[in-house]
Amino acid sequence: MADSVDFEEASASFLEWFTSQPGTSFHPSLKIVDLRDRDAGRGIVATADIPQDTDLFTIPRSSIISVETSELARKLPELFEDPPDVETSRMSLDDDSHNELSDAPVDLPMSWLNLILILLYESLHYSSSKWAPYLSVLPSTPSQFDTLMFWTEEELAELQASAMTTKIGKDSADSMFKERIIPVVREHANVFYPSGSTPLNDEELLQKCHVIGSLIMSYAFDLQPDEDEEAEDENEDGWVEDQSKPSTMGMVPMADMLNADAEFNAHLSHGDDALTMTSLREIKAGEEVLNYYGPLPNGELLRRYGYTTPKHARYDVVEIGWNLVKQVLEDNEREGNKRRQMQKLLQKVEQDEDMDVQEGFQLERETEGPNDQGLCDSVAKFTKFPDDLVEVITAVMDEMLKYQNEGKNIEDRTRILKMRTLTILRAVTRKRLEQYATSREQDEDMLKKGEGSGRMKHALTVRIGEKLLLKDAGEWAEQALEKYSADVADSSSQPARKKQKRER
Ligand SMILES: C[S@@+](CC[C@H](N)C(=O)[O-])C[C@H]1O[C@@H](n2cnc3c(N)ncnc32)[C@H](O)[C@@H]1O
Repeated sequence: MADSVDFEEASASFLEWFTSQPGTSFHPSLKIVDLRDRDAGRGIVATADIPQDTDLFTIPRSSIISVETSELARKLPELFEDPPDVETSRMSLDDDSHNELSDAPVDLPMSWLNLILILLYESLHYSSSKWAPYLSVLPSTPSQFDTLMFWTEEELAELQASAMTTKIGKDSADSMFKERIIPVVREHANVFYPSGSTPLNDEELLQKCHVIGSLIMSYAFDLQPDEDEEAEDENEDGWVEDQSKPSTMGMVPMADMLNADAEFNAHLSHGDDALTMTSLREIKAGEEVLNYYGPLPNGELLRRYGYTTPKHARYDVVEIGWNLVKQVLEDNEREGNKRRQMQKLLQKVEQDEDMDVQEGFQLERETEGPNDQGLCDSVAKFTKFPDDLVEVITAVMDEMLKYQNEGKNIEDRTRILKMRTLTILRAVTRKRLEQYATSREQDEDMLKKGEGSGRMKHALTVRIGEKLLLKDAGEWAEQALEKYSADVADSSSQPARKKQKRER
C-alpha cells in the first residue's frame, strides 16, 4: 500500500492533470479522498452542500482511453477494424455472450479485447503516455484487487456453497489471453514495446493481461454514442446498467474515481462530445458521491468489483442445482416401487428439452429498482419460487399422483398437488442450507466479532445473504402451506355445517 503522502500526491497530480485537459470541469465543492481505512480506496466527497441536478464534473470524449483516442489504434488500425462478422473475428462467441471477464472469458466481445490491447500499450509506454497521471491512480498489480479472480483457494473456500465459486473462470481467461492477446503483442512487439525496452516473457504478459482484464471489469464504462442510443440499454426503471452491452468500452478518468452502491446520488450521461456526472439529489457536505453498478447481488459485486455492501443484499440470489432438487424428490419416496417410479420420472424430465433442468434455478426477492433520485423506496421481499422450479416439481408430483391413483376428484387432486409441491419446495431450501458448512447465526457472530481479513468479511457477507434468502424462502413455503391447509380445512368444514343446519 502506498503511504499517505504518495497516495495524496498521486491524487493531487491526477486532479491537476484532469483539470488541465481541454473541456474538463470539476465542481469546486468536491474532493478526492483517501478511504482506505474502510477498504474503499479513493473516492470523492462533497466539501459543501451540492444541490440536485448540478454538474459535478465533465469528461470530454478526447480524454477517455478508447479506440477513438488510442495511439495504438492509429499505429495498428487493422487490429481494430470491424471485421465482416464483428463478434466472431478475434474470438468465438456464442449467442449468449456476456461482456464480463470471468463468466465466460472465451466469449469476450471485441470491445473488451480492444481495450485490453490499448491498456497494455499505454502501460508499456507509461512514461510517454498522455494518461500517465491517470494511470498512476489505477490499480496495476494483483495485490490491489479483491475481485474473486485473485483470491487463493483457501479464501474462496470461505464462500462455502455459494455458486460464485464456480463463476470465476480463471483458466478460461488464461486460454483466452494466450490465444487472443499474447500472439498479437508478440507479432507487433516493435509497436507494443518502446525501443530499447526488454519484452515481457509470456508469464509476465499473462499476469499483466489478468490485471488489465480485472481493471476493465471494475473500472471501464460502456461508451454510448449519445443519450438516445443509451436509452436502448435502459432497464424498466430507466437506469442504464453498467457494461450491459458489447459496444465501445473506455476508461473514463474521474468518473471511475467514484465508488458505488445500490443507493447512489450521481449519474453519468453520455453527450456527443463529453460525458457529464450529475447529482441526482442534494449531496450534503461530507457525503460521498456514489455511482451505480446495477442491481447486483453481493456475490456478483464481489466477483466483478471486489467488495460487498449491506444495500446490495436486496438483490442477493441463491442458485439451486438440479441434482439437489432431484435428490429431494427421490428422498421423498421411501417405498421401493414408488422410488423407482420417481427415478423413471426424473430421467424423463432430464430428457425433456423444454424443461432444461440442467441449467438449475435461481431464488431471488421481488424488488423494485432505484427511483430517479437513486433511492430504493420499497423493501425487497421473497414472494415466490421461480416458475421453472415450481413447474418441474408440480409436473413430477402430478405424475406420481396419477401413478398412485390418489385424489378422488379434481379439487382433491389439485389440493394434494399444491401441498406436496410446497412441501418439496420447503425441503429444497432446507437441503440447500445444509450445503453450507456453518449456520447463518455462526456467520453473523463471526462478522460481529470482526474475525478474519477484509476478504473474509466479504465472504461472510455473501454467505449470510444467501442463507438469509434461503431462510426467507423456506418460511414463505411454510406459511403458504399453513395458509393452504387452513383454507382447505375451512372449505371442507362448510358442507358439514350446512348439513347440520338442515338436520336440526
Ligand atoms: C471504479 S473504481 C472506484 C474508485 C476506487 N475506489 C479507487 O480507489 O480507484 C471501483 C472500485 O472501487 C471499489 N469500490 C467501489 N465502491 C465501493 C464501495 N461502496 N465500498 C468499497 N469499495 C468500493 C472497489 O474496489 C471497486 O472495484
